[in-house]
Amino acid sequence: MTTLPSLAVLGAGSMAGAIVRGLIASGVDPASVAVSTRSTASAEAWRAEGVRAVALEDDPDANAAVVAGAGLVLLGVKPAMVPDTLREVAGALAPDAVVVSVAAGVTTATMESLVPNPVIRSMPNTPALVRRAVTGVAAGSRAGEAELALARALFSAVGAVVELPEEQIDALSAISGSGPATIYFLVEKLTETAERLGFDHDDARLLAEQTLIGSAYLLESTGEEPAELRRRVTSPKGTTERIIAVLDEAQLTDVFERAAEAAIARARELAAGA
Ligand SMILES: NC(=O)C1=CN([C@@H]2O[C@H](COP(=O)(O)OP(=O)(O)OC[C@H]3O[C@@H](n4cnc5c(N)ncnc54)[C@H](OP(=O)(O)O)[C@@H]3O)[C@@H](O)[C@H]2O)C=CC1
Ligand SMILES: O=C(O)[C@@H]1CCC=N1
Repeated sequence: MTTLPSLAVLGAGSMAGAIVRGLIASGVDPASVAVSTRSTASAEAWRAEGVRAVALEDDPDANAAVVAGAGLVLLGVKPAMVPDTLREVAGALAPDAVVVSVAAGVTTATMESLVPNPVIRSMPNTPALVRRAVTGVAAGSRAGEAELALARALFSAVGAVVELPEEQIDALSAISGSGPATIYFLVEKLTETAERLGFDHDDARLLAEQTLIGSAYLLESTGEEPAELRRRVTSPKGTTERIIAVLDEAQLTDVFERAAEAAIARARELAAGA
């Protein structure tokens, strides 16, 4: 397995923070990671976990300070902040440091126009926190097999990795980057349904959440197709058959496709700096 070089993380919130915590859970030494944050409070929280952290509130050069000496730089700021953040660090990056962005929309071409380094665009998801992410990885024009291997090593420490051409990364983002939100939304809706059927909130949550978790474990542990596991629940002339018939009328694939197209359109807006 490729050993990770020293890691700098520019912006460590929900997404990059989940990756850092997942890496630490995988055995990475927190002291080998340096993060920058906007606020002092966030930097203090990281320091309490043993991570080196500098806040822009305390040091306006925090981003340049944390990339000094790093071999791998994870860019975890919001898409609109990527250009300014790269400009801030361009002069401080080691020439062979690999820059890996998690930002939605922002292209490798944009990043390559701002720093001379090899860049890789990725789209992870928040289950990285518990090392169960799935991450899409696309190489920029300066990134070769060695740089891709580094990105694979980074993300495979926190879950599964899919390599893909950059043209597909917005679509992957619509399915798996945003996917946890889709799944939690379904759990919320199933919980609300249970409440309408007379359960109090706690029981409604328990029914919805444990059904999701148990079903996910079953899917993983049996390796069966979801359609087969569904068939095993759906007794001929039984009750589930009626549920599936109603859900089928809702044309959920069309609904999910429309939702994904909306996300892809937004990614294109973000790419254009909107
Ligand atoms: N959330 C998700 O599920 C996913 C997000 N992404 C991508 O991850 C990126 C970050 O999103 P998310 O984690 O949700 O956002 P958050 O707001 O949770 O995190 C942003 C982080 O950036 C820090 N920050 C803000 N300004 C600066 C700056 N100028 N320099 C350095 N750090 C800064 C913030 O500091 P402070 O903590 O002090 O506020 C915070 O730690 C986005 O580009 C998004 O597209 C990709 C996949 C999934
Ligand atoms: O909502 C967003 O823009 C980011 C990218 C994928 C998940 N969260």
